[in-house]
This record gives sequence, C-alpha cells and structure tokens, in this order.
Amino acid sequence: MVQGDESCSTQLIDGDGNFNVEGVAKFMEQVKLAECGLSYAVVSIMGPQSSGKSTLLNHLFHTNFREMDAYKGRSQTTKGIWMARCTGIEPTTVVMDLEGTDGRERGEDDTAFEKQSALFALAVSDIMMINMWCHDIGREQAANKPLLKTVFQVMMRLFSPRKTTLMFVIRDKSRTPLENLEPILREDIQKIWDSVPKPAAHKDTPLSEFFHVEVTALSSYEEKEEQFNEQVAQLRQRFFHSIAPGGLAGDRRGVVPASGFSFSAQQIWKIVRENKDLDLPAHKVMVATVRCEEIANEKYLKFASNEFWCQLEESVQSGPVVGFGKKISSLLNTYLSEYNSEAIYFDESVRSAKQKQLEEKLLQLVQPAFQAMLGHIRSETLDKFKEALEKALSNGEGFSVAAESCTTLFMDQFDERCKDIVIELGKWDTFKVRDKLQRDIEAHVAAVRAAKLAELATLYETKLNEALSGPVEALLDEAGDGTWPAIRKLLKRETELAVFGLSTALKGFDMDEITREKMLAKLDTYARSLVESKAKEEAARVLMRMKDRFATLFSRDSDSMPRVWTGKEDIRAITKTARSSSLKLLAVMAAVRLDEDRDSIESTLSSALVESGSSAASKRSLTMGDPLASSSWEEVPSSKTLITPVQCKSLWRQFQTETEYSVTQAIAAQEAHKRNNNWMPPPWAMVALVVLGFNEFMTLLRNPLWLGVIFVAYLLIKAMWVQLDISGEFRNGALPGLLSLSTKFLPTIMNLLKKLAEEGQAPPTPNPPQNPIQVSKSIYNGVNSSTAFSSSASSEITSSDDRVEHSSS
Ligand SMILES: Nc1nc2c(ncn2[C@@H]2O[C@H](COP(=O)(O)OP(=O)(O)OP(=O)(O)O)[C@@H](O)[C@H]2O)c(=O)[nH]1
Repeated sequence: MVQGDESCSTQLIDGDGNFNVEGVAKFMEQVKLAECGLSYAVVSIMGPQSSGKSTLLNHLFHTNFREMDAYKGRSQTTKGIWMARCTGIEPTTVVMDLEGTDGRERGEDDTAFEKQSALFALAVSDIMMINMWCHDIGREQAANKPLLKTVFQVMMRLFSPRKTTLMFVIRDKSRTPLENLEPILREDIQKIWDSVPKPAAHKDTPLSEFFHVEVTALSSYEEKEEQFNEQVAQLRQRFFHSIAPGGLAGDRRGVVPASGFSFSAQQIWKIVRENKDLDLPAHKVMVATVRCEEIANEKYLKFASNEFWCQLEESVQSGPVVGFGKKISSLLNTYLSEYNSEAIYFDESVRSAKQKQLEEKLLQLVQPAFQAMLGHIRSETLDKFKEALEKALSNGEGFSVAAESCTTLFMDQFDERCKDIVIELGKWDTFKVRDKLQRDIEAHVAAVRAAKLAELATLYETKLNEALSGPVEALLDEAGDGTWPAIRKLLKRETELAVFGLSTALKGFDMDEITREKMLAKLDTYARSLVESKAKEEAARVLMRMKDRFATLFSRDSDSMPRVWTGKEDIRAITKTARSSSLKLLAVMAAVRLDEDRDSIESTLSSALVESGSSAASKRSLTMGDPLASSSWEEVPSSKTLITPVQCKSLWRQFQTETEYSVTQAIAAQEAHKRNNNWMPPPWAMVALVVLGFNEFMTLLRNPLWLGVIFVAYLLIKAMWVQLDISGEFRNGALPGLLSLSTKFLPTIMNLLKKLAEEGQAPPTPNPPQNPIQVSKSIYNGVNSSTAFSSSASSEITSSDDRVEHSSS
C-alpha cells in the first residue's frame, strides 16, 4: 500500500541539524500545503531507534519512509527528521519521522539532538506518537524513560497553552490485554512527569493540562503481520478528521496557518538549535507577522505589475478614465481579498495590521492616479464653466443669474464626476480640489464681471463721447451768451441718458447700491470731464477761433458776402463789432461753466481790454489796478479756469496785433478805392476857388509861400484836432505827431523860402498859373502820405483805432 510519490517524502532536517529550506518549500508546493489554511494536522513519531517507526508510519499513513531491511540487521536508517504527507487522509496530515533516540552510532551528542528534535516535534506537532516496546512498560530501566523525561522537560519550555496529544504506541504487544498494560504505563508516565523539574508556575500543574494521553497497542509486525495490519488500519481511522473537536488533533489553539508552516518550522528549529526558550504564542505572532508581511508584499507586487493597472495608470496621465473609481476599487479588492484569504489563519491582530499596511501601500500607489483624475475633472469642469458662462452671457442672460446658474451647474457636475473616481478604500476627500475649483470659478466670475463692467463703462463712455464731443465743439465754436447753458443742457440730457442706460445694464450684475452709485457717479464725472477737456482743447485754440471770428465779421457783411471796401463802410464800427464778438468768444472760453454759477469774466475782459481806451476805464484802471494782472478769476476756481486773466490779456494783445493788418488793409483798400474814383479836387478846393475868386486864387498861386504856410497851418490844426478827438487829451503821440509833422514839412517850407530869396528877395512874384486840379491832387496826396506816416509811426495796438478815425474823417 506504500505510495511513495504521493506522500512526497522529504528530509526536513538532516543529520547535522541543517534545515532543508528548499526541500520544505518544494514539499509544500507539491502537497499544496499553503492552501490548507488551518485545515491540516501534523503528526510526529519518536521512539527508540529501529523500533519499527518507519514501518508503522508507512503502514499507517501510506508513506514511503525508508525502513531498515530486516535481513541486514539493526542499524540507523533515519537520520535527522523526515516528513511526508499522509496519503488518503483528510484533512491534509503531515507526518514527521524522527531519528531514533537510542541509536548506537551518535554517541553522547545524540542526547542533545534527541532533545532538540523532541522539542521541535513537540512544538510543531498536534499529535506525537511515542513508539515503545511492550516489554519496556513498568521497567525501571526502560529505554523510553529518558525519552519521556526529555519530552516533558522541553514541554515546560514551550509556554504553550495548547494540548498536545501524546499517543503511546505499544509495539509487539504481549498477551497481556491493553486494559492491564495502560494503567501501568500511565503510572510510569505520571512518575516521570512528577520527577521532571518544573517552573514555579507549573509546579502543581497536572500532566493533563499539557497532554492528552492516548495509548494503543499493536501486535508485532514481524510475527503477527496480519493482526498488525488490521490494528494499524483501525488506528488509521482515528487520524481521519483528526482536527475536528474531540479528534486526536482537536486542540487548534497553537496551530500555525499552513502557509506559514515552512517558516514556522524553520524558526522553531533555529530557536531550538540556539537552545533558547521557545515561546510558542510569541512565535505564532512572529510567524504571523512575517507571513502576513510576505503575503502583503506579494500582493502589492502583483498589483503593481498588474497589466490592467499599468494601462490605467498610463491613461490617467493623458486624460480622464471613465469608471476610474470602480476599476481601481475592484482591482484593490481583488488583491486585498487574496491577501485576506491567504492570511486569514494568522493571528488576527497581526493580519489586520498587515492588511492595513498593504491597503496603505496600495493606496499610496494609486493616489497619484486619483489626484491626476481629480485634476483632469477640475480643469475640464473649469473650462466647461468658462464656455458655458460665455455662452450664457452672449445669449443675453443677466450676469449674476448666468454666473450663479453656471456655478451651481458645474459644481454639481464636479461632484457628480468625483463620485465616479471615488475609491472607497482611500476615503480621500475631494474638498480641497473642490475648494480650488470653487475659488477658480469665483476668480473667473470676478474677472469676467470686472471685464464686463469695464466694457459697459467704456461703452457708455464712448456713447457719451460721441454724444458730447461734436456738439460741445460746435457750441464752443459758436461761443456766445447761450453757449454754456446749451452745453449744460446737452450734458445733462446725455448724462441722464447714459446713466439710465448703464443703470439698466447694471441690474443684471446684482451689485450693492454703493458700488452701483459709484459707477454711475463715475460716468457722470466722466461726462463732465469730457466736456471740460473738450473745452480745454478749444481754449487752446482760442486765438485761432478769435481771429477766425474777427475775420468772418470783419471781412464779410451781414449776408456773409465778402466786403468790398468802397469808403462808405464804417471800418471803426465793423472793427469794434468784430473785436467785441472775438472778446465774447474769449470770455466764453476762459472758464468751464458746467454749474450755473455766475461770473464777471466777460465784463472784466470788456472793461479791461475794449474800454481801456476810454477815460473812465483808464481812471478805474489807475485807481483799482489792472484787473487782468492775475492768474485767476475772482469767482472761478482754478480747476474751472481755462484761460487765466493774464493769458487773456496776452492773447488779446496778440489777437489785436495779428488782426491789425486786416484793418490796415481795409483802410488802404478804402483809400485806394476813393483815389481811383475821385480824380476831381476835393470839395473844399472847389469851394475855395469859388469863395476866394479867381484873382485871389491867382495871387495865392503867384505867391506859393503863403500857400505853403496856409497848408502847413491847416495840417497842424487838423492833427491836433484828431488827437484831441480820439483820446480827449493831448497824449500818446499828439505832440510827437505835431513835432513829426513839423519836422517833415520844415525842410519843404525852408526850401520854398530859400527859393523865394533866390528869386531876388523881392515880394513873392506870382508863378505861372498852375492847373488847379494838379494842385488839389498834390494836396490830397500830402494828406494821404501824412496819414500813412501816422499809421507807421504808431506801434501801439490802439493806433489802428486812430487810423480808422483818421480815415473816416
Ligand atoms: N519485532 C518487531 N520488529 C519490527 C516491527 N516492525 C518493524 N520491525 C522491524 O524493525 C526493523 C526496523 O524497522 P524500521 O521501521 O526501520 O525501524 P525504525 O524505528 O524506523 O528505525 P530507525 O529509523 O533507524 O530508527 C525492521 O527490520 C523491521 O522489520 C514490529 O512490530 N516488531
């Protein structure tokens, strides 16, 4: 019945005490012991050498241990410890065949090995069979006595709460029935137990606390083989389901899960060899720790190299993976389940601790992928939010409503998508990323809001610009009394329109009243500043405008037709009107008048610049000082001042200088026109001719000295008359004019007197009669040239007024 191949007989520890790690691993693999969990039993047999142990095991468990050949004589066949699987016995039962205890070959050392192997067997086995000859029972010097003593001694060192079954197998039983032999044997056992020195804790502990003693007897294999076989077959039955409660291996407290058998055996042997105390409970924890760790590592490595996981990890780097959470969770569960099923029989606390460690390691491995997924979801949600908000706004939705609905929608979407990636085991919260998303969305909303508000503000500013710039420019161009009221009206109307428009648009923004009011006020301010800057621009061109206005009024008549200076026009009046109008323009431009505050700029300018020639104005100027010698207007704040009084004065001076030419030209044109049309002598000459009569006239002609004297006297009187008439005083050039005239005509008079003297000192002799027309012409020319002189002599701005006056007269 021996079936060697199936029993996988293997040497566990060799004769030199070396543990066969590889052999055991192979054995475990062949027997698939690791899969047994706790459902396995270990039986060992010890006893004197050549006491038929191997024979018994081979018959009892259908193993293939080497037996001694009966014909070759007794010698040691089993060296060290061998092990094999009990064929056909359920659950898996491993049997160990120990080296005989009283062999002849090993000498003194055998004792140590016996002790060590006994301790090892006792630590590892559920059932220990003690093989003994029947005739040794009750014998004082029996070979099994030291053996038993050893067993009991080492048992004290196991600190094990488990109960090992000690099965005494009596070989070559005699005719004495077992019922009679057993008490003697038990007595022997008790005696030995009592004689074994025990630690204080176990001083009074009965043997039954540690061992469950069984006794069986077998007939001689050599002499009564048939009986032997029958009894062995019966005994074999007791090993079936030995681990069940009440079975031979019923006490499972000390069992090491099968997957840890190899390591456990190895460690126990190591401790035994080192002659250290063997703390089986601690050993169990240690084995559990090591094994659970091994299992956990194995599962971790398997997970890390799992093809599906590797693909998933790679995919996550480039984009989101649908069903990520479920896929990872399922994978994790697979490997954790594997761990659990393999480690389930190890110490629970150790197993749980190692499982937790494995979970942590696996989660650490997976977390970057999870974070990457979260990142994808966050950025995708943010992008979609941006798109949706833009779309909603372009569809005309109110900003606040659109922002709120989009935020809610996409935060919900984020939460929903997070559910898809949740790895239950990880219990990683997504709050931080959610918060980040929320903050990003809020920041985007704020940015878009600010941009939209700026856009709106710009839009209404542009509208205001369009509505105000042109009209304000046109109004300022037509500067007059109604200019600023019209600008104010325009500004009010357009500002109200823009503010209303902006206010309506802002309703969609759900903003607080203060901010809203600020924006509207800003628009109002903008409108005002727009007008102010326009006015400033126009003020910078005021001189040009004044000149234009002067030119328009001076050189065009009321029908806007170009004037032809015929001599009938009142150049003085025209000049005055044109200048007044230009002064008005200056007054209008001098300050911004957006508020209805009254000012006296116009009257100040008028009195200081136009009426300055009048005696009243001069007196006022003398007593009160120059009202334009200031850099600010009295009633106008500097912020509203566009042209200061000083600038006005300077501008006016420049204006007058630059327009003077036009007046001069006009006067010249009038004179030229008169000259061209009046070839006849002037009327006074004609009248003189008639009044004085021909004779008198001839006398005068014959005596030109008198004529010259009369003529010079006339001119002097005339010049004085003109000066007095204009200024009312003999000032500003009247005297110089007379002197100048005298100087001018003195050489002529002197020449005439000289000529008369040369003609013989006699009373003037009448000259040949001259053409009266020619004479009157020369006189006329003389007047004209004096006028021209007068014009060139005065460089004062007011001199043109004199010329206007002169010309008119
Ligand atoms: N008298 C007797 N001899 C037996 C019995 N069973 C086996 N033998 C013989 O005893 C001898 C030793 O047998 P083994 O089974 O090799 O004994 P063992 O105890 O395994 O020997 P070691 O492993 O060397 O210690 C063999 O010649 C067997 O035939 C038995 O029941 N009675």
